[in-house]
Amino acid sequence: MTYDTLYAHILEKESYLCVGLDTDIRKIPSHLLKEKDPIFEFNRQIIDATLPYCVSYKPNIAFYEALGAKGWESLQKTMEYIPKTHFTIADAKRGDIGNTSSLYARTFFDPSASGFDFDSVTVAPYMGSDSVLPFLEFENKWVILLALTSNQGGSDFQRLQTPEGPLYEQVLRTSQQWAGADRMMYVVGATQTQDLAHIRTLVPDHFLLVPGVGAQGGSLQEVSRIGMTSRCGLLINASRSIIYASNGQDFALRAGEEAHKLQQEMAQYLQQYRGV
Ligand SMILES: O=C(O)c1cc(=O)[nH]c(=O)n1[C@@H]1O[C@H](COP(=O)(O)O)[C@@H](O)[C@H]1O
Repeated sequence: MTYDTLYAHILEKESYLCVGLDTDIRKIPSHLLKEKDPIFEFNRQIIDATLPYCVSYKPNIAFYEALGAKGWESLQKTMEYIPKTHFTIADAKRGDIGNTSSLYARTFFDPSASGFDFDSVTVAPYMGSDSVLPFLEFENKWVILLALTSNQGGSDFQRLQTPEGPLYEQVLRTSQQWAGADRMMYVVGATQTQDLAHIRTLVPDHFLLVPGVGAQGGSLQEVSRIGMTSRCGLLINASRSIIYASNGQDFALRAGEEAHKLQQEMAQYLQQYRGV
């Protein structure tokens, strides 16, 4: 999916919501456990309920890998179920020597090899250019590079001072030599709003994937006020606060309601902050 298409979907839906499919077999409603594929059944109903309110889905690969071959199968079926109108993110946080990264890239981007055809994958920048470039060899596919993550431990390395500023700033500067705003996004946690204005000066046009709203306590309004560009430039992820809004028979209905609430707020912020 191109930048323009993603932006068009954001305007059409009045939403920049990404629903995180962090589907944990230990947390889904017990009545689903009798299904042949409980994980897929859960995702299918969550997707049906949230589709009108979001522009993106982000399955976190850990939740599927942890179940072995069956988990990969549930992920495959989920990906086939998500309509092409929605931007898909393989949250895998990959990155290795070039030779190995090219196989990770095939895993998520080459349907003839793996069956998967994600729009993007999250990548850790730590191993540098040759660990990231193989993901960019696939046309129209995106790298979402970890910059300043939402967790406390993110400060252990990302905020370490270098002569040119904190390490995460170096990630933002150097990686712009690898790809532009049409192929690269950055992860900035919703818990990091104190640095968001500064981050915007370094990457004024890029989309930011912002997780940490909801269960981690980040503020949707603050992120939107500080981080929104004239073409939105934000994908805001919420996982647990949507998909586990209820663990009863009404789980999908409640997930839809949570997503709708966020979408309504987003519609207002798109009016209020875009182009400010
Ligand atoms: O790359 C991510 O998506 C990510 C980066 C980050 O800094 N913080 C973060 O929480 N995430 C992911 O975003 C999701 C957040 O989930 P909730 O806290 O349940 O909304 C999880 O899948 C995390 O793995």
